[in-house]
Amino acid sequence: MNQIIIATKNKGKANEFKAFFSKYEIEAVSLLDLNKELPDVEETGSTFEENAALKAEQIATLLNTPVLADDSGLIIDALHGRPGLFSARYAGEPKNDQANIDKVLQELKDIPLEKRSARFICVLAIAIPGEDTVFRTGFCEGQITTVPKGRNGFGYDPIFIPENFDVTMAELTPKVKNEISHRKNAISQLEKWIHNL
Ligand SMILES: O=c1nc[nH]c2c1ncn2[C@H]1C[C@H](O)[C@@H](COP(=O)(O)OP(=O)(O)OP(=O)(O)O)O1
Ligand SMILES: [Mg+2]
Repeated sequence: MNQIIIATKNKGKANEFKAFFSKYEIEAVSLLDLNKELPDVEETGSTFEENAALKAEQIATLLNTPVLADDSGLIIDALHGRPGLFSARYAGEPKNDQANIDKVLQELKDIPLEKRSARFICVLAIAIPGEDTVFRTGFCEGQITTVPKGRNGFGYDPIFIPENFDVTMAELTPKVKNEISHRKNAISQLEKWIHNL
């Protein structure tokens, strides 16, 4: 079976990539699966593209093989786009999903439901040694709830209601999330590239 390395240490993301790529009979191998000590890539970029490229290119160089990376986040209109690029560590170090959710809900406490519009963004970077890095972007529109609900998914899923649904992303099955998510919308643009793997 063909393989693709995914430069992530996030288990939730890794599982979603495994599901997407299994449809193409490709095994998505995350950094959590490799029995290799790899350095943590510092996400020092000022855009999602820069951070996705840092992750993909550094790991591709170290392993000398094609690598896909995902830099993603939650953009909330009432917070002028925050947490945005800083989604993973919004409530500080070490990164903690529950603390991030609590901080967002606290900041939105006086904002009515109709003004809680938000979107997830996913920027994928594919680094192939000796070639230019390729980028694809996907979005998922929605709204931030007042009370966290659901146990599926990861990150901000318990407080994000996707457009055209009345439950949170964490209440959806992984199958349904993977049909509508920002990550799916980015990956769908890569089909041609995936077929050449
Ligand atoms: O589908 C999602 N459902 C809920 N939350 C999500 C999602 N997608 C991104 N997010 C949020 C949470 C994560 O903390 C941050 C990404 O930060 P980001 O640096 O790209 O990922 P990360 O540090 O968790 O793993 P890694 O860099 O090893 O891939 O945005
Ligand atoms: Mg990260």
